[in-house]
Amino acid sequence: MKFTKMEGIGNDYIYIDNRDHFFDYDPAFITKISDRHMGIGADGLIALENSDKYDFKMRMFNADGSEGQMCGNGIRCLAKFAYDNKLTDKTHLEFETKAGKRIVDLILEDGQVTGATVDMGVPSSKVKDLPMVYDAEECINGEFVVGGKRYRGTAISVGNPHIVMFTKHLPEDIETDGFKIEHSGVFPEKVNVEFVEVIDRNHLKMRVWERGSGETLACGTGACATVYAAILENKIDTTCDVELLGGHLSITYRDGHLFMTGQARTTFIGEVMEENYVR
Ligand SMILES: N[C@H](CCC[C@H](N)C(=O)O)C(=O)O
Repeated sequence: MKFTKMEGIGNDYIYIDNRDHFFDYDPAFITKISDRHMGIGADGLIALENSDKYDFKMRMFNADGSEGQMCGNGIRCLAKFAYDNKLTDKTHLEFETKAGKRIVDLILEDGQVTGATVDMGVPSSKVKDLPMVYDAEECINGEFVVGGKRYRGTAISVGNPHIVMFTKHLPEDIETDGFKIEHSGVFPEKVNVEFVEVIDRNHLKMRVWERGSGETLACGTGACATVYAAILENKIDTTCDVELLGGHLSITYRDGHLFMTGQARTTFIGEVMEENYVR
């Protein structure tokens, strides 16, 4: 199986052209090739498919083989993948995703795609959209309990579920709380967990514990959910620089939509050897 390895500010995935549906998205196989020692090593796998409604369809899978509805860093790279492989000559691309339609505008410098701006759609603060088990319609700076410990956060959906927790300073360890919250019954479809420090009204700093992948260097949907949560809590203005471990994203909230701009890069091209197909 031929693949292209790409990263968006350090959030790295295995990319394949699966328009002919040769790959069956077996979760165990995705986990195996995502392993950073026994496989290629990645935060998961992202596939390009045909769409009868838009230019292309995106399917995204976390490192544990679970399918996510949307991937912000991933869709920038997938649009670059399609353009670089001459599957399109358009720089304005519409994708079908499990979160709905997403629009990508490629950024070219000296003829090379270096990044993209994505319309990440309309965010929701309704807990039913995550889903989250909570005794009110919204959880905005709300309290919830996991494993006997009280947490305070804001639940946002950008097509996939996020719980955004603002802290005075970013914690050293996000794995303990991140893992517990991800797998708690409070979020029946699990959840992505964001730990956020407000630097000023145009600058956030954050770390992310991703559903199905653990801590990643960056999370595009997580950064977008965080910006919307910060706006709802009047912590920032409507344009913000989000600093993640792997780099920066520029996010703007306009006309009810979130727009995200960030880098996209191809690191290498390779082939998975046949003997690895053994289940
Ligand atoms: N772990 C996420 C999917 C990947 C999102 C992230 N990598 C991004 O850039 O948006 C989920 O299961 O909802």
